Amino acid sequence: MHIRVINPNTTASMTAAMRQAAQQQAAEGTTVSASQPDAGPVSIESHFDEAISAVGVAEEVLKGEREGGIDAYVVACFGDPGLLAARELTRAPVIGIAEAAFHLATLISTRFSIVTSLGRTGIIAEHLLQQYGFSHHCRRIRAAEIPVLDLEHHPEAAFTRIVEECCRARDEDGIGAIVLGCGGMANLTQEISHEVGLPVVEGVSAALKLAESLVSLGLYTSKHGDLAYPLPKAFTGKFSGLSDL
Ligand SMILES: NC(=O)NC1=NC(=O)NC1=O
Repeated sequence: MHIRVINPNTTASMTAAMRQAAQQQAAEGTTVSASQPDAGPVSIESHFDEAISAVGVAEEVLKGEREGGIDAYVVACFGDPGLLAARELTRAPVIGIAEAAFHLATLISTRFSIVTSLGRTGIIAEHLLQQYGFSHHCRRIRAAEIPVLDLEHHPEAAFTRIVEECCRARDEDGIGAIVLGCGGMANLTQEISHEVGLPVVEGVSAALKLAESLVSLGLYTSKHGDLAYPLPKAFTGKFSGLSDL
């Protein structure tokens, strides 16, 4: 099967790291490809960044559908930007990394904490916990207080900050597992879990395995109801190419 990982930010090196992390977890016979929007934020750290990146996610799914042969998509940003819009555009399963991580964390612990990048993105995770029904499972949303691109530009310092915050969560929050709250942390999972001594759930890998499971079960995004294909209509201006999809 073929799974496309979409990095909603436009940092190609982060996309490559996500693809590598996902391919390492993929089952034999699963090909993982990755893409990012041509236009949008280089990192997603605010509501505004999320809003802009959601358009890019939709465009990447449309590209994938035109390309053909993609069995599932992963939206690899912890805010799950544009997830429902993306699901309208395809019958293929579309899995957000936050939603995937929350599901898996509740299967291995009764309580988990999230360690994300910047504290100001915490409300985005909080809204997703409410939306997906996991609020009572999550003890606390913590932040390493690192800009997302520091994961690329200052990886050692970022790793240290993330491990320190994970250790505080382990010692203070009464949890059994930790969810890493950034797609840019995809290649750090094993090291962090080893340092912290708790199971660490990382969203890109979680979403990849859930996507494989859905495809293997023959499950697809329902086209009955609100996730049916969008109604054909005219789009104007720079979105005119989306008219009558
Ligand atoms: N909370 C986050 O760090 N979200 C993210 N921003 C990105 O650019 N990728 C993420 O996963």
